[in-house]
Parts: sequence; C-alpha cells; structure tokens
Amino acid sequence: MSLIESKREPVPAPLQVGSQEPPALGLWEYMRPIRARWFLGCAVAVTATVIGISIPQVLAWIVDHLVGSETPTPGRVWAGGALITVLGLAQAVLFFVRRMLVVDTAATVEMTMRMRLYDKLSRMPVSFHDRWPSGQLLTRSTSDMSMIRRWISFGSIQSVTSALAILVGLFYLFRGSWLLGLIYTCSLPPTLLVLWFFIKRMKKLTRRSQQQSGDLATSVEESVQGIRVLKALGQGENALDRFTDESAELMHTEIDRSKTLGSTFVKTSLLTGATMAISLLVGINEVANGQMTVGALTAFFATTAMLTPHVERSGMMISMYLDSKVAMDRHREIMSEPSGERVLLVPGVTTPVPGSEAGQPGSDVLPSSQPYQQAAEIRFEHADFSYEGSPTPVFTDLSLTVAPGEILALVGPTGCGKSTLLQLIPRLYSLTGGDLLVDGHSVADLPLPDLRSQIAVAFEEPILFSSSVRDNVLVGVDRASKTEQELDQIVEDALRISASDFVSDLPDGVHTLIGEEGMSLSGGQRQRLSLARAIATRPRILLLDDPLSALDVKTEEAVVGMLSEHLNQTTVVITAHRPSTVALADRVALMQDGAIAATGRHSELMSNPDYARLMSLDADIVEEGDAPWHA
Ligand SMILES: Nc1ncnc2c1ncn2[C@@H]1O[C@H](COP(=O)(O)OP(=O)(O)OP(=O)(O)O)[C@@H](O)[C@H]1O
Repeated sequence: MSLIESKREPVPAPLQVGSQEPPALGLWEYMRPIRARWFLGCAVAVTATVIGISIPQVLAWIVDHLVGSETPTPGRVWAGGALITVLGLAQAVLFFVRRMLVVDTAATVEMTMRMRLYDKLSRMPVSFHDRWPSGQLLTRSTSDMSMIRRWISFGSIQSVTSALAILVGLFYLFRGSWLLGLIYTCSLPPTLLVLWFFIKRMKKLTRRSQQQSGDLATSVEESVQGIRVLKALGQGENALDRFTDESAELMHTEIDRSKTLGSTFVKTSLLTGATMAISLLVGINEVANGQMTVGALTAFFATTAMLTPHVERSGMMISMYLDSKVAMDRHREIMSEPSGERVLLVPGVTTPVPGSEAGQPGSDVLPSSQPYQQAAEIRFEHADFSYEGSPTPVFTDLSLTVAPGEILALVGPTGCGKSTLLQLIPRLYSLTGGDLLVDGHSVADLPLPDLRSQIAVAFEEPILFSSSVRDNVLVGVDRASKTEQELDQIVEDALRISASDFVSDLPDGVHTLIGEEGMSLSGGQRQRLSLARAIATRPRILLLDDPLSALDVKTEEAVVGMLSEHLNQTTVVITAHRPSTVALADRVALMQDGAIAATGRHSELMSNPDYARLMSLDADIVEEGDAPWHA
C-alpha cells in the first residue's frame, strides 16, 4: 500500500426498491455518518495550523535568546533549527492525518447523495422528465456532487483553520507590538470589503456557469443521439454553430469568474503589500527606539507572511463555498419535487390476481404449456386529461371499456391522443378528471407496483439496452424466481410470438450483444425485440403504441395473428394506423376531437365516413407497398 493510499471506506448500502422516498436533506444531515471524523479532521487541521502560526514565535525566541545573545554558539543555532524542524514535521504529519480522516469519508457522502438523486429521478413521474432537460440532471449528478465533496473534504476545514489562523495570528501581532498589530488590523476592513463585492459577483456567475454547463450537456447528448439526423440533413455545421455559441457563453462566464477571482487577488495583494511596507517603516523605527526587539520584528513579518495566504485564500474559500451551496440548492431543488409515485420500479410480483394460483404474482411468466392468468378489464369513465402547462385538454369526458382478453385497436388522426390514452393506464400520467378503472379498481388507488406488475408496454420507438438479446427480453421478468431453463423457455416463447426469427441469424443467437455497444439492428428488428420484452412478462394488460410501424405488412400480420392466438388471456390495447393491424383486432375504437367517436368491428366501422376516410388514407399508403388485403 502506498503512503497516500488509505483503507477503503464502506460503500453505502443500496437503497431499497419501494422504500420510503428519499427526503430532501441538507448537507449537514447528509454528513451525519461522517460528522465525528469531520470534527476530528477539523481538530487535527486546527492543531496543525496553530503549530504553524506559532513557529514565528519560536523564531523570535531563537533570534533574541540564542542567536542574538552576546555569545551565540553553533550548538544554540542547531538547537533552534532542530526545534523549528520538529514543529514543521509535526505540522506536516497532522496535515496528512487530516487528509486520511476526511477525504475518503467525503467521497462516501458524495456517493450517497448521488444514489439518492438517482433514486429520486427514477421515482419521478414522466411529466417531470418531460420538463427537465437531461443535461441538467446529468450535471447535477456529476460535477455538482464533486463540488460538494471538495467543499466537505477541503473547503470547509480550510475555512475553519483560516479563520482561526487569522485570530491567533492577530493575537501574536498585537502581543509583539500593538502599533504594528493595529496597522495590520486596519488593512482587514478594506480587504473584507473587496471580498464582499467578490462574493456578490461570484454568486451570480457561479449559478450561471452551473446552469450553462447543464445546457451544454443537454446539447451534447441531443447531438450524439441525433447524429444520424444531423448528418443526413447536412445540419452538422449548424449544430456545431449552436454548440459553439453555447460553449462560448460558458467560456465567457468562466473567464468572468477567473477575472473576478484574479482582480480580487490583485486588490487583496496590493492591500497586503502596502500594509507590509508601512509596517516595515514603523517596525524599524520601533526597533531603533528600543520599543521592540529584532526577534519580535522578525516574528511580526514571519507571522504576517503566514497570515496573508489565509486572508487571500478566503476569496477562494468563499468561491468554493458558493459552488457547493449552489450545487446543494440545485440538488435540493430536485429532491424536494413531489414525485407523486410511491415506488421506484416494479419489484417483481406482489399482488395475487384473480385466476392465478394463490400467491402467484401478477407478472409471473408461465411456460407456453400453461394457461395464462386471467385478463383484466380496463374502463375509462368520463375521463379528462390535459398535459401539465398545456391550455388545451387532450380529451374530455372520454368513456371506453376494454373487455378482459379483448384486442382493442385505437384509431384516430395523428395527434388525437392515442399514445396519451395508453400512457394513462400504467399511470405514467394521471387523469385530470373522471376515473380509470382496472378490474373495477380505480388506478389512482392501486399501489403502483401492483398496477405496473400487471401491465407491459411496447412503444413505437423501442429503447434497447447495451446487453444481449436474452437480457433485453428478460428485462421485466423476475429472474430470481426462475431456473435458467425456464428463462430460456420464456425468451424462446416471446421471440416466437413477436416473430423475431431473425435472432437465430445473429452471430451469437440470443447471446448476441445489441444496443449502443453491440450490434446495430434495423428499426423493425428493434421493434420486435421490444415487443418480445413486453410479452415475456406475460402481462394481464399489454399496451402496444404503434409498435409494428416499421414492419413490412406480412410480418406485421404474422405478429398480430400470433398475439391474438397466444395472448388470449391478455387484454391488448394497440394504437395503429394500418388497416392490416386494425382488421385483426376484436374491436376498434375511433378517437376524434378528444373523445371516442365510435367503436365496433373494423368491417362495421367502415360505414363511418371518418373512419373509412382514415383507413383509406392509410390503405393508400400501404397499397404502394402492395398490401395483401387489396389483392
Ligand atoms: N409530453 C407531452 N407534453 C405536452 N403535450 C403533449 C405531450 N405528449 C403529447 N402531447 C400533445 O398531446 C396531444 C396528443 O398526443 P399523442 O401523442 O397522444 O397523439 P397520438 O394520437 O398518439 O399521435 P400519433 O398518432 O401521431 O402518434 C398532441 O397534441 C401532442 O402535441
């Protein structure tokens, strides 16, 4: 182990899924587990500082009594030198001990805060993530946390020791010569005034800089994610221009910060220099008049040489304090947002559902030979919904019932609210009026884990994780309660039902790595894997938000056929534009003008002119792709 390596601090215990939501703690509360070590570190640092600031007094004694006496001997000079060396060594050892006591423990506070923030972000409803740019959340969980750690491990202790060093130093100065002490003290108010203006300016600049860093992170993230679009549209240059502008803004803020810090440093140095010059003149005069010894004058300058960095550094300490305070405010801003969700994730299975074996969880996965659990009924009763901050409601007084085991296709003009309606069922958003019931229970009253463990969703834009096909399909499955063979069976079934036969052609089959760091898949392949992931959880309710849009008509037909054959114990709501999907549904609901305009079988609804027009428009598009039902 090298000299500066220390024992590893225990990692904070992981937060429990479904445990109480983390409260919005202040820094002092976060520091509770390390307070004792922080105080000890502080005490050690204070001792080291007092030793340091006292060295000039020893120097004065050596000059006056050993070296400056009538008959100075080499022995006395050596003794004086040895004494100062011992004190210097003691100071160095104490500084090292302080580091060992505080630095690692501060890192555990940083980690705890980061974990709590991550936990909080996972609990926040989708509407929160709609509002907050991801870059802001990113910087709040990375650079902000580092600022707080630096303040705990260094800034806070340094501030205490600097304040004490100034007090003890002033005492020594006055004791040596009250006149020189007074001169030095007089230089402090203008120095503090300079620092006060510095604080005011820095506060503004710090917040601006942290905000701009967040915006910049958002831009980088969006550009990286949308790199294909930017390249294809030849917008790389424009994106670069925008990014350059944002970087320039941040750069100017940072330059302003450095200038402010630099000009403060110059002003305080000038004040110190002027004070030293005056002190020297007065001090020499005092020695000449015999009011002061040479040793005392030496000690005065040695003490001010030690004090001055503390006074000058106070600007940097204030800047560090402000950085950490702004970071802490930004942390609390998120932590004190009401999450509205009582739990983090769906923790496997909690609620026995009608028709399942006693105690069997809602999202249990059954081998294909076993019957599925009972499907659920979904009922919207006079439901109203508006997005937060949006003046126009997406729908008002909407009523719709989906029978257990039914496949219902939601059809309507683009932007009429189909996706929104789907997202209300697992309570990704909450109704603003009316009621939504699953099996007669209002979803607002159901614990989220219970509700969500019975629902699976596949979106049009599938998000896959950087992992194997198998792991991606099993994301929603409670793996701990299954054997490897059972899991294999689940993956096989889900891939078959979602017509993901392409997986067998991948280099390592289901073990092929996909996602950002793995193989790239086509849009249709990604959609089918996302569908397989939803199916693998064997949900009572399956919500499919146009998840087959990237498939060719034949594959789409095959998938919908498999769904209706295999998921007869699952209630499926699917938003669709293509007649091929709609025709295979048990029933179709036409959404129009914020309400359900009509429901019925596809063939029945064709007599509705709006529906027929919508379908013929879509059919026209598909006809170009040679749709089989027009043959
Ligand atoms: N997160 C959001 N915040 C605010 N408004 C939103 C949000 N998401 C959707 N909207 C608005 O709500 C309305 C319904 O959108 P929604 O995505 O549900 O329509 P859709 O019928 O699914 O459309 P499409 O068929 O094109 O997918 C639209 O006017 C849309 O602009």
